[in-house]
Amino acid sequence: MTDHDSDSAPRGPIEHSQAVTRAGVFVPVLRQRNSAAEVAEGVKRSDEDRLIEAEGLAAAIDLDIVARAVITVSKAQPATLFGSGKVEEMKALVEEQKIGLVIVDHPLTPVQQRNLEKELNTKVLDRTGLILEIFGRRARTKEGRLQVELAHLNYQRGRLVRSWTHLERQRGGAGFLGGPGETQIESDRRQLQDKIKKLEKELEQVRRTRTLHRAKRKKAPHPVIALVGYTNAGKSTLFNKITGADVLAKDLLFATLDPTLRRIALSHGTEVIFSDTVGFISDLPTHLVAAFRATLEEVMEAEIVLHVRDMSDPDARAQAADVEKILADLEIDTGDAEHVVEIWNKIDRLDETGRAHLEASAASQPGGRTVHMVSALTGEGLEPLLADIERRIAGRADQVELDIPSDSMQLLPWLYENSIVREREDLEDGGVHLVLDVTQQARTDLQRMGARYPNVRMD
Ligand SMILES: Nc1nc2c(ncn2[C@@H]2O[C@H](COP(=O)(O)OP(=O)(O)OP(=O)(O)O)[C@@H](O)[C@H]2O)c(=O)[nH]1
Repeated sequence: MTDHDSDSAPRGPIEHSQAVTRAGVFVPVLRQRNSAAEVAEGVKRSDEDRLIEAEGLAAAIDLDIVARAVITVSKAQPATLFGSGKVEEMKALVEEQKIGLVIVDHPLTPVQQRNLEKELNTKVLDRTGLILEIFGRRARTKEGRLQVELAHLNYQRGRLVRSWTHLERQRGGAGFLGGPGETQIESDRRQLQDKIKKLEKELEQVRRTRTLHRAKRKKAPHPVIALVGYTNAGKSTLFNKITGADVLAKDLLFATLDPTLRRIALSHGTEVIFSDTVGFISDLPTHLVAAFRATLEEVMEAEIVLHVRDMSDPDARAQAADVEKILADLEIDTGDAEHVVEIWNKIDRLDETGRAHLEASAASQPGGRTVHMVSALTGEGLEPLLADIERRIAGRADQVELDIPSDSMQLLPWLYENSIVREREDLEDGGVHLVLDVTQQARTDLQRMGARYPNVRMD
């Protein structure tokens, strides 16, 4: 499948033409939001970091960025966000550079967006609009596409309701579609509403199927290891390296939108399922988080969560804070050192001083948090990581020993399906001796089945 699945992608605010759009990226800085102290502590991004990230986002949909600027906003204007002087400057730049799309890395109200479009005489997208646009191009599975389309419609609905009220008044409330007295906006809103309902139904169906698959998988004893992290942290690269899969790993933001699952056997035979998920990003609009909640269920139910971080990014700390916030929304306790493991990735990019610095801080993590320093690219550090995962999982399973006489061999397929067979000894009398790792559930099931297999002995 190609990366640009524009036929099936939901229709976004930008026309999907072959020509690359010339774009300007503007980062408004509302002075009261970013105190110098917060930036210095690495909790808030610096203005330049925000600009670099916004450009990265814009590049994710192949825009040709011909202008970039951080714009100080001392007082947010309800009509245009920026003050009139700034808007004039932007307008000059748009004309001079023949800019076809202006990206404002900040939420814009529908009114602000429309006014800016009028003043600048070009298309304007805010951060949410841009992220939706990227998501629309990246979603590959049916569920992913439906989720994005739904988020898009909800976004449009918000704009429609508020921004069209004045049009409604201009038209004197006369309706040309629908029943008597119905206004254009009501009919548009209703159409959107119908579409949303239809999509929700479709999505529900797709999810039911997936839940069934998951329920089936849950019966199997394979624990799920979920990779999470800020967009571009290297999750897919790590996933590919570990599982030998060929998931799209590119310097593209949100290259992975749909969860990808793959089963592998660790070195002592423990089978686990690795799950690669959508990358997180700061200021992810809430309805997008909600849209992806179902996808993130894999993460919520995972045995171990690997938080992958790009430690070569100067913004690594603020990114980690963003990811932890989203994990907290998903009710994942990042303070639980047994459950969440930090993967400090891209160490191949660091010089000796950088590495030494990281090693020191890895050793002094609060709450006994485990850190693995790795390079998903070169494979460095992966062996200890996998050994750690295996140790954690083995530590959680119960081990049982079974003596199965030859008259009870019908039990064997069930055991292979529902437990991890650690050792098997074929006995001379035709029976077998097994050492198994079982989950609590499998142990209970086994005890219940005991009546049918009275000759099986369990220790
Ligand atoms: N030098 C170096 N580059 C890496 C490493 N891991 C990943 N990369 C690069 O970082 C970029 C992003 O990697 P991905 O694996 O696509 O990142 P991701 O976290 O899956 O990204 P999203 O899909 O946006 O969430 C790619 O260009 C990778 O080649 C690493 O250990 N070292």
